Amino acid sequence: METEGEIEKKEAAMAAEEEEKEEEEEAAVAGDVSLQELSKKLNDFAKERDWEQYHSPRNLLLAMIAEVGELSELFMWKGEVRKGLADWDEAEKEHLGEELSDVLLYLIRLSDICGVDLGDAATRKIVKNAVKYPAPSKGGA
Ligand SMILES: Nc1ccn([C@H]2C[C@H](O)[C@@H](COP(=O)(O)OP(=O)(O)OP(=O)(O)O)O2)c(=O)n1
Repeated sequence: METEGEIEKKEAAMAAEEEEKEEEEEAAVAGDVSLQELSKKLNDFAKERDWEQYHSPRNLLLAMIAEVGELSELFMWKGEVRKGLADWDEAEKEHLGEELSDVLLYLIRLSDICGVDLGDAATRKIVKNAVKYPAPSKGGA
């Protein structure tokens, strides 16, 4: 017969397994997640760990630059890399996805902490770019 402690342990393990499964399912359908959703997840992540104290604009900027360095390492000394990364193995591609994500996540967090709505700012910037560089079909060079 199981003791109360053993039952509690089993229940905790089952709950952790369930939570992990939910997270995996969430990740599987998260391909078109919004910047705002990611921003909220990052906020929750920092709050749960009491890391908000470290997430100052300067720290986040430096962390993002460090991740850009890690991203650059993947391309370093490789010569030209072909579009679609046909020569890379799956592990390298997965690593690339992780480093790109780290850069994106710190960028989103930095924007949030600075009070910038990144989705809105980026959309406006695309419009501004189009005015500055009109397409030939629209009278540009
Ligand atoms: N103070 C911190 C530390 C980490 N992260 C989050 C954001 C990044 O997505 C990721 C970065 O984690 P690491 O610093 O462990 O960096 P890597 O995942 O790149 O690990 P490593 O540098 O060992 O390759 O974790 C965060 O939000 N705030």
